[in-house]
This record gives sequence, C-alpha cells and structure tokens, in this order.
Amino acid sequence: MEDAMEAAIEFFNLPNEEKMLWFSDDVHKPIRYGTSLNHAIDQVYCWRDFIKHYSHPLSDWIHLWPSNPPSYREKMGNYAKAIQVLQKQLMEVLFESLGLNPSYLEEEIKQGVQLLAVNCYPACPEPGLTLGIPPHSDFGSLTILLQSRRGLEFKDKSNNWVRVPFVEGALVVQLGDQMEVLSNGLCKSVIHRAIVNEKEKRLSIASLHSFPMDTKVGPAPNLVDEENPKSYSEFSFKEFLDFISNNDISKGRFVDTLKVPKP
Ligand SMILES: O=C(O)CCC(=O)C(=O)O
Ligand SMILES: [Fe+2]
Repeated sequence: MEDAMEAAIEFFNLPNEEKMLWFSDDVHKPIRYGTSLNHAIDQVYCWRDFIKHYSHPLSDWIHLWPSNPPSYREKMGNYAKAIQVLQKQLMEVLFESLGLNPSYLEEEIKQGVQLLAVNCYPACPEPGLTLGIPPHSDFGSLTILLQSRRGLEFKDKSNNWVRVPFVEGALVVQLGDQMEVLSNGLCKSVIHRAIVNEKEKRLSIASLHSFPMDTKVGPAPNLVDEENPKSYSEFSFKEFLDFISNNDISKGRFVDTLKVPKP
C-alpha cells in the first residue's frame, strides 16, 4: 500500500507535458489521464486529476502503463494483484451473506475487470467552492479504496453527508451498482463524493471491480420470487461506459435508469 501510494505521488509530481502524454476524453481508452469527472461534458470542473488504467489480468495491460516514474509499473502492479485477490475473497463473503453460494459467478469474478483510478486532489485555496469528485456511485461490484488523508464522504439513509474517517493502513470497501442489481436491491450502492482541503493535496487509489465488459448482470435468480419481484433490468459494464460518455452522472445515476417500476 505504501509503495502504491509512493508511485502515485511520483506520477503526479511529473511535469505536465509528461502526464499529458496519457491525456484523453475517451472513456473507452484502457489508460487515460484526465481532470474533473468527464472533462468533455462537465459544466463545472472538479478539483481533481486522475490516471485510470485497466489492471486485470495484469499481463494484458501493464505494458501500457506509464514507464515513468521508473518504479510505477512494479509498485502499482503489485498492489493491483494483491487487491484483485482481496476482492475475490470479499465477493465470496458477500454472496454468502446474501444466502447465495460463495462460488456464485466465480468465473465471471475471476475474469472481471479491474480498473485502477489513481486520483490527485491538489490543495485548493477555496475548498468551499468546489469538490474533488461530485456525488456518484461506482458502476461495478466493489470498490476498494486507499486514501492518503481524509476527504471521502458518503450519503447516509437520511440524506446527510458523513465523513469517512482516515485510518492509517486501512482500506475502504464500497458496494457499487452491480451489487445493487445483483442483490435485487438488498444491497445499495453507496453514493459518495470527495471534498478538497486548503492545506495539503490528497491522493486516493480506487480499485474498481466489475464483471467482464460484455457480461450482463441481473438480479440473482435465488433472490427473486413472488414477494420480491425483479427490481432491476440487466446491464453490462460496456453499457455503463456508453451511458457515461453521453450523460453527466452527477445529474442522474445510471443504476436508477435500470429500476423496474413496481406493478
Ligand atoms: O478519492 C476518493 O476518496 C473517491 C474516489 C472515487 O470515488 C472514485 O474514483 O470513484
Ligand atoms: Fe467513486
């Protein structure tokens, strides 16, 4: 975790020209550097720079990652691999807690997508006027987040923003839209945002896990019956990408477009 954070710090300390080599507005690119949320359509920019890259299976992607700073691939690669193992274990436990077989969708989880979003929120002279990342929920099954200091907030059941404490050496685990759909609404994907601060830049590394690009995820058949009718339609990661390239997700969540009206 320390190595990954170090690699992230070194990357964002590179001169702009070097980071701009990776710049792209195209959300389908396997690696891209950018700012705000979706720079092409955001009306107000957020106080964030990021580099995002696919990470699993590592050998398919690592050669596309930045080769500067020189230790980036090794340090971030080791982190990505360890987190991939952790997410598989967490998914098994989650399925068990839902009364499903722990090995439910085992192959899909093994072959799933891992996208690392490495975020940098510079110190901001007017932190009350902007956000690091606006309210959203993550599209995937699980997000495992490492942060360098406090800044993450989530929305509770009464619609209040709650600060996630910073705990040295701890990871934050969040449920995403695919878990909400798969659990037929028993789990809810968490709405979260990142605020910025005046004093110090903040870094976070979000490992976004999801089922394979073209796999349609729908409510688990064992969680659907007469009393609990199917509440969501199926979707794939690819459909989500198409949605975010055309929509401002701070205005409406993708998962809400999947809700099946109650009879
Ligand atoms: O920086 C954070 O704490 C949150 C990042 C995040 O929500 C994301 O990358 O999806
Ligand atoms: Fe997020």
